[in-house]
Amino acid sequence: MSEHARQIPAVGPAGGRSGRAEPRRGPAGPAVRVAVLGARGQMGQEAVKAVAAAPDLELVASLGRSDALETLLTADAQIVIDLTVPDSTETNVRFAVEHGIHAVVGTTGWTDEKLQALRSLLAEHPKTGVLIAPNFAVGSVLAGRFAATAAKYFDSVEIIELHHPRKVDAPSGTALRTAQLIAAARAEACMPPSPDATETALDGARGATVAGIPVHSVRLAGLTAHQEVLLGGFGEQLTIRHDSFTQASFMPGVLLGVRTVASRPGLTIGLDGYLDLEA
Ligand SMILES: NC(=O)C1=CN([C@@H]2O[C@H](COP(=O)(O)OP(=O)(O)OC[C@H]3O[C@@H](n4cnc5c(N)ncnc54)[C@H](OP(=O)(O)O)[C@@H]3O)[C@@H](O)[C@H]2O)C=CC1
Ligand SMILES: O=C(O)C1=N[C@H](C(=O)O)C[C@H](O)C1
Repeated sequence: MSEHARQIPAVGPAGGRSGRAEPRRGPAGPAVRVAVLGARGQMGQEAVKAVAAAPDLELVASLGRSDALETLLTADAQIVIDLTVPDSTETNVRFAVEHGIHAVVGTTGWTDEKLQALRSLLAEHPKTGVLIAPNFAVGSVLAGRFAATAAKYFDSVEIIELHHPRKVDAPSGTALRTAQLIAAARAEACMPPSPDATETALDGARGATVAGIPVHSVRLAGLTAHQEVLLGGFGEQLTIRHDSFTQASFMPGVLLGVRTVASRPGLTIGLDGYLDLEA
């Protein structure tokens, strides 16, 4: 299966490798066979529900930390949704690509080096698609776009991301992506990073610097996933804020990813690439 991506909507012989007698049928043909990795996590549980409720999709496997990736093969999965942890996502996605399984990835932790290695692997599997989406919420994707558009009109830009205290990484993947988009927009406009004359007496007092943009991470009980981009200019401030109040807010984006990834071979970063957005 290495050089052939799993064809969609065809599902192979009846029952596939899973031994099912009757493959589920969606409104427009056989349902697409989807597996969820990290299925018992906050996001994974929502994804399991969303896939199970979608008439055109069939949930064929729900894997946790101790389950073998080979289960994806016995379940004959065509698409895997990875919602695990930064330490495991690269291994999971590489396994999927090597077996022609398309991947929709929400997990954070994809460094430039890991992305480059994945691009090289995908070059050997040219029919397989991978979406890595730092944030599946449509409002968050739009907020990132708006921030990048606004960035060149203001002297100062800082990002505050606020999350639930169980989050294992900082800064958030969304904040990293937003900072990169803002920095690229400012570089294109030949603008310097935010001006700052402050000398800090304590490390971290000004947050972390990502592509020249200060990023501050808050972890607070009661929160879900939130971000503010503060843009400061002469006598004015623009604040672009997005709030996800529940993990369910990410599911329309996850399903869009699942329904689109097979038609987009190679690596796509950001759900923006799948949305019909004005330039
Ligand atoms: N792109 C987006 O829109 C969003 C992305 N995220 C990201 O998604 C990831 C998951 O978030 P969240 O659900 O909140 O985290 P959780 O900690 O709730 O869930 C992570 C799950 O991954 C499981 N896991 C760990 N290692 C493996 C492995 N090797 N194989 C399979 N499963 C594994 C864990 O199992 P166990 O319970 O046994 O430890 C756990 O159930 C994070 O990186 C987060 O930042 C979150 C929200 C939105
Ligand atoms: O861990 C989370 O909760 C989230 N993780 C993603 C990130 O790091 O940006 C997306 C969203 O912010 C929720």
